[in-house]
Amino acid sequence: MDDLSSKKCVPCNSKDMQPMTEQAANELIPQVAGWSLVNEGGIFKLNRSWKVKSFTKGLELFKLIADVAEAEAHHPDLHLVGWNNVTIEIWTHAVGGLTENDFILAAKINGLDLQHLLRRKAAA
Ligand SMILES: C[C@H](O)[C@H](O)[C@H]1CNC2=NC(N)=NC(=O)C2=N1
Repeated sequence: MDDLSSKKCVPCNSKDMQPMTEQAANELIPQVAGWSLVNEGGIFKLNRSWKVKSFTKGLELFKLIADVAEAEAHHPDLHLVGWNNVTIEIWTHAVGGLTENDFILAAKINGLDLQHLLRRKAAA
């Protein structure tokens, strides 16, 4: 099985790009530990939440993720709510659903060392 985190995202502007099926997404999800598949109004997305130590640690987390996103030219939706709850959603806007790019980005985010930013309790 190819390691998703060693792959590169491809540009999302190709006319032939299609969202993957729910079944294909369910087959890939075990490769991105901690991420859930969610269906928001018919659009499948990857979703993961963390509790951070402080508001500014949340912004630091965003910056680490932003650096990965910029390197891949593939960008997540960032949420920081209730001062210490970070949720990241990943989907491919151009196709209105999931592509392998989303799983690659999630796998690369999973490769970041975030421990110093997270609350010790319920840091998952
Ligand atoms: C050409 C380039 O890949 C596109 O403009 C990218 C930029 N980042 C993106 N990120 C995400 N998540 N979805 C997109 O469709 C998208 N489009």
